Amino acid sequence: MAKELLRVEHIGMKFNLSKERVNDFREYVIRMLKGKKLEKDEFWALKDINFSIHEGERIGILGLNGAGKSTLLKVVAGVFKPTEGRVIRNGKIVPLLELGAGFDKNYTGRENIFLYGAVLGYGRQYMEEKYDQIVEFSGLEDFMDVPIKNYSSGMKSKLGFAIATIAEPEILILDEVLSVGDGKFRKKSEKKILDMMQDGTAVLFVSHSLAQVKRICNKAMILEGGKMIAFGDVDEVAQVYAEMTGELDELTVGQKNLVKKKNKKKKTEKIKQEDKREVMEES
Ligand SMILES: Nc1ncnc2c1ncn2[C@@H]1O[C@H](COP(=O)(O)OP(=O)(O)OP(=O)(O)O)[C@@H](O)[C@H]1O
Repeated sequence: MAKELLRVEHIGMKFNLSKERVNDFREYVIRMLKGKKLEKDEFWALKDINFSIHEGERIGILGLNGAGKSTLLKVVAGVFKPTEGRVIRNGKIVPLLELGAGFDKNYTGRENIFLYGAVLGYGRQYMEEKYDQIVEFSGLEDFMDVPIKNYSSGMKSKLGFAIATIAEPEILILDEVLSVGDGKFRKKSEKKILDMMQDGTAVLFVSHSLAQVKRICNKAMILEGGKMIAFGDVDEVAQVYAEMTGELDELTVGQKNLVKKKNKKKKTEKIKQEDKREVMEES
């Protein structure tokens, strides 16, 4: 049986949302001195999430804006400590969440490669061996001696992705990172991820592109309002999601026909129910 690399048990994540706005720190201190605490609302971004990832599994996470996708990835990666439940990790995780977020803007591209490498747990010698490969992948050969503050956001993301490609994770966590950079870079990074998957790397992947999820993943889940409402085979879950969002363009002809058939059945049932109600009202 395939090795279980990660298990998520009854995860819940609560945020405190301030109901009132405080414009600056001075106003905050005055309120505290007056003994006026800010009113806070509790908000559960995730509630009772359970699943596991085994070797060779690539799970897509689907959901509308604010459904809790990024929060779930951050909990799995250990960025957030969950309010409830636990994450059991049995494999090396490399998260590609906010690419380039760890860069120091005053250092050059070259210096940041070594810095970022250290964050990923790699020493100077290993990074020196991998340096040319990283620069080549990023396509930023001419900008290595330029401080990061002069990079565009696309350039930062490219460099962040290029550094992460040297890692050899058992689980790769991807949050929308395959939509960074220009079309050429996007294709190249998707190919790189597919190559890593050939080597057996498991993937947890958030994307708003249903087509991309179907290309990369073999399983998927749907989050809605912080709850997992579907989990299973990627084609089946993608079909449910397409129905929810009306993204039928992304489906194959066969899948579209299936959805149309289902919708027709629903419509007929609705008409039948309305007819029945009218008859009952008349009598
Ligand atoms: N640090 C935080 N403090 C308070 N609320 C937060 C925090 N991070 C996320 N949230 C809230 O949690 C909910 C889920 O956010 P999350 O970013 O996980 O959604 P998402 O599904 O990734 O959305 P999107 O598709 O827009 O990226 C949102 O309502 C968001 O406002």
